[in-house]
Order: sequence, then structure tokens, then C-alpha cells
Amino acid sequence: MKVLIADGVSPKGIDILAKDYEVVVKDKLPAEELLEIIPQFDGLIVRSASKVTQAVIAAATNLKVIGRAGVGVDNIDIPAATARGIIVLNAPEGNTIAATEHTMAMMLSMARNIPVANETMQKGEWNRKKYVGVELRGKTLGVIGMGRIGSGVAKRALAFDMDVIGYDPYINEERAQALGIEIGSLDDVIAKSDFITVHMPLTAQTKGMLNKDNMKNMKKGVRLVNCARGGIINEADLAAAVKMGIVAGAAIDVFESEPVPVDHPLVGLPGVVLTPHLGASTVEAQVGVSIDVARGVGAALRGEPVSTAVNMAPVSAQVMKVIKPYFDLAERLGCTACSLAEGPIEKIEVEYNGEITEVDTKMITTAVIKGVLNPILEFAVNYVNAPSMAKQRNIKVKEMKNKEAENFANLITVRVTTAASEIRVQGTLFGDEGRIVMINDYRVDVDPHARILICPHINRPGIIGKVGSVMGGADINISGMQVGKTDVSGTNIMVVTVDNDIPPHILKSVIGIDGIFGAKLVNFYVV
Ligand SMILES: NC(=O)C1=CN([C@@H]2O[C@H](COP(=O)(O)OP(=O)(O)OC[C@H]3O[C@@H](n4cnc5c(N)ncnc54)[C@H](O)[C@@H]3O)[C@@H](O)[C@H]2O)C=CC1
Ligand SMILES: O=C(O)CCC(=O)C(=O)O
Repeated sequence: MKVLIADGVSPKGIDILAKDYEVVVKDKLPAEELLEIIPQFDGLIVRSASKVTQAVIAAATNLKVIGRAGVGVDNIDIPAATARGIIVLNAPEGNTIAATEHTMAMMLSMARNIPVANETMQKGEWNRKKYVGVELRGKTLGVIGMGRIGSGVAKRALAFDMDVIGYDPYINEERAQALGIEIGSLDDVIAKSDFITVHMPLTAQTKGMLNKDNMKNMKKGVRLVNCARGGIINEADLAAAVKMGIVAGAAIDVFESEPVPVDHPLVGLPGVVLTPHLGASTVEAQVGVSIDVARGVGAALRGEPVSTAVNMAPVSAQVMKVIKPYFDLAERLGCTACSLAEGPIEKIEVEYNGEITEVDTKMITTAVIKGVLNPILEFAVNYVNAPSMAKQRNIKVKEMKNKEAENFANLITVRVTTAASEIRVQGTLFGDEGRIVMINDYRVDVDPHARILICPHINRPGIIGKVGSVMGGADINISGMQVGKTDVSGTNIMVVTVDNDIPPHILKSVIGIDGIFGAKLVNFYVV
């Protein structure tokens, strides 16, 4: 598989991907060239410069994953990617400190006129009177958006003896208390703050959130910081407010359109400090996001779920650690149940027993759906599109949990119902090794990795030998064989591990053996 890196990222991540994939690195790839070459690639990595538009996604016929080496995914058309089953993931933590420190640096630079003082001094001037600044101590800082970066800024501002008031409709009082700050409404933040800094994504709700209408309610001489996304503070309104003296200073790292044109309204305004989207530009952050995004893209290309995917159900890193070993098993249980089922699938039920019931198992259920649908659909089913593909096909999906586990510490039961049959396949993990432990009423111990033939049969001598003869006659090597551990009303099940595919006419011959009730081949479709 091939991965395109369209914007400059640290070589550390490139090295990780290059071990398994062909990696093509193009820094500052023009939009037309991206559109032209994207059909060749399975994975794409961008920073903020490349725009992954609907047109790029439509042209990306092989693309499975888009990785953003950073936080903001506003340069990627996520609905278009999701509709195509393309995983979009980011690297949300690697640049948090860089952006947090940049915000503090911008606030201090603006408060103490450092950029302009430096600029004039470089020109030979010595202007001590002109550049008298203000202190942070004792001032109120309004933080809008109290996520990773907003919280980090609040923490640092407290160390500068500032009073911090935060606004974030999605955080609770407990979190605010833990941060040791006051939480207020947007109006409170606007009215009370001497400095206001924004730290949220650019969305329909946050676009233009600070504008001429609420700037007039700010304290005269307020100073504004935007190291999040261009457009959260309306740029034209900000420039006008600076000119009118309502806003004494602005420190802006991100812009509505980047790179900014030379005639941008904020360029050249006194009191305004500008940087060209440098929030994440530290050596440490670039190494961090490069490694994180490479690991995410690698996992997605291997068909594994990714904790930083933004168009899949979110899973915390902690939960991911617990549930990750189950994904492969869950997918193989789904694949086995699908292979045994007769007719169109109506319902998939997944029941969890034991310790696993304590965590969010939605992703494991998605893995089961992926395993059930992959053998029957041409279109690759993945963690992004599996639930919607089941819905499209009117397949009901039900998840059940029962803390009690009888014989195993953890047990996953997959039931697939069709008009003609109900198939039950159960599996557990022994250490990290997945095993199928029940097929319908038969107790087995199957390693679900090789190609297996499953044949229920009358429990009498001679039948296993006949299956062996049919296989041998067709030059199909049997590398493993087991029968169920218990007889069920005079019947049992044999699970034959075969090295080669079994053509339909040979399967027919097996079914024709007296005493055999059926023969189903399970070709595991797990990536
Ligand atoms: N300048 C740069 O180079 C960088 C910019 N960023 C940007 O910084 C921003 C924040 O990043 P993180 O803290 O990592 O994200 P985060 O996801 O941890 O935090 C975002 C916060 O915004 C809040 N939020 C969402 N809608 C809101 C609304 N309408 N009003 C108030 N709060 C709202 C969320 O509840 C969340 O707590 C993002 O836009 C990101 O793209 C991040 C890294 C570098
Ligand atoms: O990639 C970059 O340098 C920008 C980082 C950024 O804006 C983000 O992570 O949201």
C-alpha cells in the first residue's frame, strides 16, 4: 500500500510508515497535483496547508485513511470522507504544549510590546517611553474553549496570578473546579475579561463568535488572542475595534485565509502581534504529531480501529487498551457466524460476559459487524462504515451485557439470525490469543486464523475418514482437525483446518457424505 505525505512532517513518523508501506513525501503539494495523484494512494497525511476537499475525496478511489498531523481537521471534508468509508484521524495531543506555550508567548509579547520594541531596536532606535506595557498579574483572562489547550493556558495564567474565567458549554462544573477557575457564560467572559483567548475548533457555532456586536460589550482596552482557528474572531470587526481603541491589542496566529494577503486588515495595525500559524511549530510537537499520525495511519491501513479517528465512535486511550485485543477475535466470530448462516441476515446480536462488560464495547460490536458483512459485500467494510452498512441492509444490531461469566473470564457471543437459521458463535481470549469456544451447541477450541471447514455430523465411526479422503482426493492439505468436546444428541461438529481453498464441487462432495449435515468453509476476511 502507498501513503502520500502532502505537507512537511517530521521524518520520525515517515520512518515508522516506511517500514510497511511505500511512502511518497511531497511538501507543499499544489491542489491540482494532489487531485491528479491521489488515486494511487491508500493513505494520505496532511497538516493544515493541504485542503482535502470533496473533489479530492471523490478522486481518491483507493484511499482508506486521511491522517492530520495536528488537531484541527477543518481542512478535511469529513462528511465526504465518511460517506466513502474513509477513516479520518488526527494527532490531537502531540502539539498541545506547543500551542499552549505559543498562546502564553503571544499574550506576553502583546502585553509588553516585544515584537515592535525589537523591530525598532533592530533599526537602531532606543524607545523606552513608547513601549510601556501592562502586567498579566491581577488581570482577568477569559478562556473560551476549555479543552486541552484552553485548560493548559488557564493553568499557566493562574501561575501568573491572573484571575481566570472560562466558557465552554461542554465542560461540567467539576472539571472547572479541578482547574481552579470560575466558569461563566460567554457574556460573563466578554464583560469581565482584560484578556480573552479562544481555544475551540472552527464550527458553524464558533465562526465569528467574537464580533462587532459583542466587542462593544468588552472592557475598553481588552486584548484578544487567537491561536486556535482563523475566523473565530471576525478579522474585519477586530481590525475596526483596534482602530477605534475598543481593543488595545490582538495576538493572532491563525487566519480566515492562509497565507494572509499583504493587504490583510490586521497587518501593520499598532498593538497587533501576528505569527504565521506557528502554534504547533516546535521541534517537539512536530516529532510528536508525526509519530502519532503515522501510528494511526498504519493501524487504519492494517484494518485496526484507531483511538484518534474523528469519524468513528470516540474511544479513550484507556478503554482502547482494554478492548483492543478483542477486535480481531470479534471480527473472526462475526465472519464465522456469517459463513455458517443461511439466507439474508436479519439480526446480529452481540453479548458480552465477564470483565469486558465494564468498558464501552461499541467498537467491539462494530468489529463483529465488520466481520459479518465483509464476506458478503464487495465494498470494503471498515470501522467507519460498518454500522451504517448494517442499517442500509436493514440488519438490526443489538448489544447485550451480562457481568456474570460461567466458564471464561470474558466471553463474546455472536448470534446471527436469518429467516432460516440462528447461528451462535462464542469466543474468548486466552491471554492475547483468540479462540472460538462454542459453535451453536458444540464446545470446541478453534484457533480462528487459518481457513476452516465446519461440518456438523452424526457421531459415529468412519465419517471423519471419509472427509479426509475427499480432501486428499482433491489435493487439499488438512493441517488440523478437531471434533467437538461433547456429543450433542448423537451429533458432533468437526472443524478441519485446510491449507487451500475448497472449490464448490468438493464442498458438495463433503455434504454428500452419509452422516454429514452440512459443510461450510470459513475464509477469514479479516484484513
Ligand atoms: N495554532 C496552531 O498551530 C494550533 C491550533 N490548534 C487549534 O486549537 C483549538 C483547540 O485545540 P484543543 O484544545 O487541542 O482541542 P480540544 O478538542 O481539546 O478542545 C476544544 C474545546 O472547545 C470546546 N468547544 C467546542 N465548541 C465550543 C463553543 N461553541 N464554545 C466554547 N467552547 C467550545 C470543546 O468543548 C472543547 O473543550 C483547535 O481549533 C485546534 O485546531 C491546535 C494546535 C495547534
Ligand atoms: O500543522 C500545523 O502546523 C498546524 C497545527 C494546527 O493548527 C492544529 O493542530 O490544529
